[in-house]
Amino acid sequence: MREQISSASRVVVKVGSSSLTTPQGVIDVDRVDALVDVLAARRRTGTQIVLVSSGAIAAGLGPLGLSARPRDLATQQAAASVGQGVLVARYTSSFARYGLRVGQVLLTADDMMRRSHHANAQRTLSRLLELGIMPVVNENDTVATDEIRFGDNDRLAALVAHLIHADALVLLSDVDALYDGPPSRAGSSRLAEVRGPDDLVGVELGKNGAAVGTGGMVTKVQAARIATGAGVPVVLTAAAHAAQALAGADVGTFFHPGGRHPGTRLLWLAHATTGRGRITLDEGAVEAVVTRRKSLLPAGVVSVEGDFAAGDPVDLCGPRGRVVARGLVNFDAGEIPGLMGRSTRELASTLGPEYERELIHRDDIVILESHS
Ligand SMILES: Nc1ncnc2c1ncn2[C@@H]1O[C@H](COP(=O)(O)OP(=O)(O)O)[C@@H](O)[C@H]1O
Ligand SMILES: N[C@@H](CCC(=O)OP(=O)(O)O)C(=O)O
Repeated sequence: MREQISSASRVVVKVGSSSLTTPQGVIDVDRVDALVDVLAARRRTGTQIVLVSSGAIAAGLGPLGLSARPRDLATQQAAASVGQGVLVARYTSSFARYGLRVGQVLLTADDMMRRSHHANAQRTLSRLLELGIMPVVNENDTVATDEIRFGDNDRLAALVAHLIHADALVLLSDVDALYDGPPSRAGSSRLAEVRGPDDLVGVELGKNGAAVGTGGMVTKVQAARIATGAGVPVVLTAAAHAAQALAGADVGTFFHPGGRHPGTRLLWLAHATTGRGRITLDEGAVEAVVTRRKSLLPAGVVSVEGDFAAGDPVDLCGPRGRVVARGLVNFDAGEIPGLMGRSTRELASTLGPEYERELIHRDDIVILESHS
């Protein structure tokens, strides 16, 4: 199965902040060069690689005179603004040693969901790869607010892997594998492979990562779930083992791919976002949406909560409040009370033909796992 990594012709490699920067908040040039050596060698074999690199915030700390990762979003964004430039400059000169050119791609969570942005990101990344450029992706930290932020690049990397139809995802961190408990605890042992959710039962995942990282193991395992759920195999290991991981050696943790290939937007909806509001459905609408996979019509809605706009993700709940699905809604929250419980035909005849549309189209609904 590890051959899936060694034979992959398109690979997404994600590297965490702690593997690129020093605790003093500056770039560790030797470690960046060592990673670039490995990626350039793989590139020479004809493999296309997209690098998803964290480290903007961490690399901005030193230049801003900060001794630790700031807590407030605005200062984090300022650090990211300074650090991203430094980071990409470093990659540019490091890849130039091999005659390779770098293209910076900054993405937000929204770019992964909204149809037009999503198609744009896909087109740009494909063109960069065709041109032989090494795309270096990061979250667009300076514009992402708390609610719409991924906050970690692990899940972003999984969505990028799906977006560009990658054959493999390699997650590089400061820890050499997933362990069944905190790696610092005596007796914790490495998981060489994960075949499915059952293999993760009882595994303790630390939320907090290294001082400069975010998300810890939780977001890495979520990322592995997103990618494998989209049919992409994943290896998680330390940046120092990148060469062996790419060669298919028995290092780190290998996550076996599943067979499904849902659209990236729906993957994003299911795993990487939270609803901006809640729409409660009657039993008939739950049955239609969850069991028969129909669109949600205003007639089946009994209440609405939250302040969302058309296009936002919202949670769909059954009559007893259980969340059963999530979808991208076609109306603003304020419009829905006037539409609830009414048939689309009646709405069209009283309010106009533009009201004949569904509240949420079935292509924009994802059934949450426990109900599928
Ligand atoms: N079960 C576990 N197995 C491996 N590492 C774990 C586990 N639980 C928590 N961790 C911690 O997660 C950290 C990696 O997360 P993070 O610092 O966010 O990485 P990165 O900056 O590379 O994205 C490791 O340093 C490790 O101590
Ligand atoms: N966009 C942020 C990424 C933060 C992040 O995901 O960090 P990490 O857990 O080190 O991968 C940055 O560049 O600092």
